[in-house]
Amino acid sequence: MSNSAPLIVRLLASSVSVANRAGKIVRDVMSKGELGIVEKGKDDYQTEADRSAQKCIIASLSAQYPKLCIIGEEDNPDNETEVPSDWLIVDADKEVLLLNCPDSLLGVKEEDIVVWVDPLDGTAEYTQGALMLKRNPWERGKMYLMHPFISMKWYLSLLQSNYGFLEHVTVLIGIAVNEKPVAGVIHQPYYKSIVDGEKKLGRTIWGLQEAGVGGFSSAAPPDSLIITTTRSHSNPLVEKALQVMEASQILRVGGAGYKVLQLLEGQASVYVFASPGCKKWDTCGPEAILSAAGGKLTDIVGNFYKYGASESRPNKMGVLAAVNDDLHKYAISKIPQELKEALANK
Ligand SMILES: Nc1ncnc2c1ncn2[C@@H]1O[C@H](COP(=O)(O)O)[C@@H](OP(=O)(O)O)[C@H]1O
Ligand SMILES: [Mg+2]
Repeated sequence: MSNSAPLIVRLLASSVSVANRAGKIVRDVMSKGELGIVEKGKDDYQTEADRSAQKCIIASLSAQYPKLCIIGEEDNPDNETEVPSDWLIVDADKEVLLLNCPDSLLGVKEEDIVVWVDPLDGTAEYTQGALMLKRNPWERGKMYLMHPFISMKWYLSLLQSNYGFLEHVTVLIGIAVNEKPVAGVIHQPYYKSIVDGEKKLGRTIWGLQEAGVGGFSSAAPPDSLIITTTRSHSNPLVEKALQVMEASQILRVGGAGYKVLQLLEGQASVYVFASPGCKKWDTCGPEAILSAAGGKLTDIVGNFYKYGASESRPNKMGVLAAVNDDLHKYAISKIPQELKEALANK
């Protein structure tokens, strides 16, 4: 790796390579078919893929940058067993290494950085996607009966989609300096494309403040207001916030990373989630990329979240993100006072 690049640029380039490897782990666990689902709390699950991908990311980054503070979603990803050597990634993305580091980040030291890791964003969609990969209807039925949290309504909607919701799954790495997200990675393990005539699975999107974004084709926002929101964690507050936006369309998809991707690619213009379930690892990486692309991510009142190591993990006041300042202002202006108070009192 080029050691001459500034620390933030090197760390982002390493994060891109590590996220690619973590994405392969996520696919491999799915192919083996043993997801090892553990219930962490209400509507909150963890799989073998979450645990292994986090081990790969933390072990790889901390081996190269030992003074970093790295905070991952999974508290206890089994520190007893050794990390397989092919999970220890030392490569760095060559295109990212060439980025111009903004002056304000040139002097940053490892001790100044907090890295927030969500090894598998969209766990609900991942576990439901597993059902769809079972081609044999008998196997699929058996898996449905054994699944801990899938309702008949969801199962039927899954049968109607041809690939489940695996495209919603992402690996997220966010890099914060002075409590602010400055760089990030969203890796999408199940994104399908054709490269040089060959089918390719997976892509990695990145962004660095004042330097740029890459890994996707950006597109202008839709002409009418299209909102993206949760498909698996809705509640009356979330629905109230959606109702007041007067949107032409509401997309219900999984994962904070995927929703921000929809903003970046012009499929939606605003992401609204008026509920406390999202955490700092869900938003740090996506926020960094979105703001590097000219967008904005805050709570539903319009305040930025802080990403220092001692900050509480939950994004208590929800998430409101938009592709530009005007749409962000519009969405904030629509949130009624009672809703803000209801969330503050939760
Ligand atoms: N009520 C809730 N309980 C637990 N996690 C929640 C939640 N609401 C949102 N989240 C988390 O926020 C992320 C985005 O949620 P959603 O897909 O509903 O928009 C998901 O991350 P994970 O999939 O990494 O756990 C999800 O678990
Ligand atoms: Mg998440």
